Amino acid sequence: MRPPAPIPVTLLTGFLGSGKTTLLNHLIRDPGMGRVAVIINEFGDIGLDHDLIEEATEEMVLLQSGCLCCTIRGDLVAAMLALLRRRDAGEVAFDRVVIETTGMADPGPILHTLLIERQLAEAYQMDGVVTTACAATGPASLDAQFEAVNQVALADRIVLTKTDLVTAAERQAFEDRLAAINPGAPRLKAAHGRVNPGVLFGISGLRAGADIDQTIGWVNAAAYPAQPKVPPPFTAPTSAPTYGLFASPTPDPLASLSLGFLQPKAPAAFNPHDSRITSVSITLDDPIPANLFDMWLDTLIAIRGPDILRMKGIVHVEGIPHPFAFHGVQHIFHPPVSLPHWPTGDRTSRIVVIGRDIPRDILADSLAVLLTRPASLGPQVQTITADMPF
Ligand SMILES: Nc1nc2c(ncn2[C@@H]2O[C@H](COP(=O)(O)OP(=O)(O)OP(=O)(O)O)[C@@H](O)[C@H]2O)c(=O)[nH]1
Repeated sequence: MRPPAPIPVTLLTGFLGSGKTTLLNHLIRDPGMGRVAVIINEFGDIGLDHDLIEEATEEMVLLQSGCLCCTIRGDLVAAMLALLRRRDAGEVAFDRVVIETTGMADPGPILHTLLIERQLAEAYQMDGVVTTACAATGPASLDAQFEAVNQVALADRIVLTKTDLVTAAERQAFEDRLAAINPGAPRLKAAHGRVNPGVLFGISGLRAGADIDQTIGWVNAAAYPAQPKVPPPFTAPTSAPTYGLFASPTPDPLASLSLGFLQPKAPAAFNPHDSRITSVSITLDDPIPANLFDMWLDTLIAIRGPDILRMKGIVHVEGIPHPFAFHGVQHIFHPPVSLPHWPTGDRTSRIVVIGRDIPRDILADSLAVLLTRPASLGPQVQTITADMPF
């Protein structure tokens, strides 16, 4: 019988030849890793990774003939459901799943699939994105391929590989560049794949049993450039746009949060460069009015949805005793997870947003809206209109 806790899923990504398979080989031999099912995606004829996985895991599934992030997302769903059925039938046993992407994959659409496929979302939970970054070829990959930049930007952990092939100065320059793209992801060095699994797994702030330090570390808001101290002027109400907000009270206090239901606009034009990635954070000492939070999020997603690579947060909402944790990719969000055991003295909200092609000051201004307390946003307001600074 399937245990009630969702099965953690790790997305292992990283550019071509950056050391994903080498890392995975090391990890699956480590007793600390537990029982793991591995799903490997590689392009049909040239794929060799599955032959390079040295030791049989409980289960290994090979997905060929396309890329998980574009053509065979349905295959991923089918493979993960098949794993569940076989586990329920007692044919295989595993406690976690690792999906190794192709080197050219954009992790965003794969995260989408895990979030929006209802059957997957019930049984599995994203634990984190682990990205290998090769110190030798990584700088050129970042220059040439925006997928490589995306892989770094979406990472929860960055594993720096092949540092033995570069000088200390080159390594430092590369690390500085990685930190500029993704300041919130801790970086670890792996010599030929050797790294402690404990630092790569069990890292989601949404997982059952995460303590306060782990959840705060997962958001890691302190690592990001902060929003301006003085919030921008708030202009409201005006005629458009209009967003429906804050339905009538329900037994679940989080159920009234829309977490961004509006449709995004078309994606921005392709233009490879890592300076296209911006990230900002905000910490708020006071709880946020629910309708202000909804308005901010709905507006940000409606206007910039396709360019929001990732968002994470711990949010205290007025009138709700406990905070909730959430994360999203573009306009798709994991259901908010209430944190009932949060210390009562800590009412600080922490939110980070990683965007693409959004100027940093605009992203920061959008977050600073959360510092405002406009009189028009009374607790009984059902629908509001506003101009937002982004
Ligand atoms: N010198 C050195 N070589 C390494 C290190 N880690 C991995 N390699 C080598 O780099 C090469 C590519 O490693 P893989 O693990 O196959 O890389 P990958 O990301 O799975 O490759 P693709 O699946 O083709 O994208 C292999 O020959 C590895 O032995 C390291 O720390 N130092």
